[in-house]
Amino acid sequence: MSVFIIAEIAQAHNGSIQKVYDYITALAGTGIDAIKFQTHIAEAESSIHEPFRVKFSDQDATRFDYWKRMEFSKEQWVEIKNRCDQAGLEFMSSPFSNAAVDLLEEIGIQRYKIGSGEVNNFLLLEKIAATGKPVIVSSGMSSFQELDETVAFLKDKNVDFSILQCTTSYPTAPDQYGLNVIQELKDKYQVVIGYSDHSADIGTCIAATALGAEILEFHAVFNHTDFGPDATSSIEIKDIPVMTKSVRNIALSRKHLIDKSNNSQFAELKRIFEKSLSVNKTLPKGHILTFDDLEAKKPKGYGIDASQFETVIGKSITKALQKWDFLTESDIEHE
Ligand SMILES: C=C(OP(=O)(O)O)C(=O)O
Repeated sequence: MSVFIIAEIAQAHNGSIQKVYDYITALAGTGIDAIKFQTHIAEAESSIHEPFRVKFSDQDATRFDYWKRMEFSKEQWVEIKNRCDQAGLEFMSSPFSNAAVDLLEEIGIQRYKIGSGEVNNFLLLEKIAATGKPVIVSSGMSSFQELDETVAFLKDKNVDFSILQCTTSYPTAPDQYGLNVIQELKDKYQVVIGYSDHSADIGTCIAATALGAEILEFHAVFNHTDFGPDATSSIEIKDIPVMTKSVRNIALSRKHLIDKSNNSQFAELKRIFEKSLSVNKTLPKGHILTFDDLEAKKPKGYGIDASQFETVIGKSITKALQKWDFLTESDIEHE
């Protein structure tokens, strides 16, 4: 099992193209596979009636104004993608309109991410399906019933898709992570399942990997105090290398399953780590052994196995023993 790791920038750039470039530079070499953006085209996806999710600044009178400020031109998107390519990271972006799909097609996107809010936007799904590219669908506000419909739609269009367990809550509290859903989604849909994180805790993605997630997406930010709606739900860039290293190790460990039903595999180690019975005091010939006379010493094989201590209790010894002598079968009187 390998894990595809996506760092989500979303709106952490706050509309600054220079900030986007800074993020790409900072994320190169952190162990991730892809940088994800969101492609917003205010007129195509929103209206002045859209409510704010969080009104985090007075800079924008409406959420529409905010989306407008988050837009980049086609030339800027081309440059963003070029810089991702140069950094060795896949450029990804979630479209929030069919117009955004057209834009992303023009700049040569490899695959699509469907944000949780677009799961039942079949107009968008139809548009993306027509590109023939793979799709990652998030499920932050979808019940199984809703996902069933999306899955049926994508299957019908022969789309190569995977699903991310996600909770649309910023930041997500531990009792809402829904890590249990990873296996439930695997069992139900039999496709690649991942985890889209808003917990601001590197442990969550590591745990998701241990539970079988094969795609991870988390929000990346320079600092939790940075501007933006997702800053407090994000992972700080300085912490990402530790997380990606753990994720890779856990993913590797999942490929190499240990078979506890095979006992012989431990024989060599047991020779080193296990113990033989000895006596903990000098004892005269004929002494009747009690529990308090016994000790277990390394290595195994020099006396009666320590695991067999009960067989010698109540038995007399055939010769005098010195303190810390191993206790062997010939030292025990057998009637
Ligand atoms: C909102 C998005 O994703 P998620 O629902 O996984 O947070 C996104 O990809 O833009």
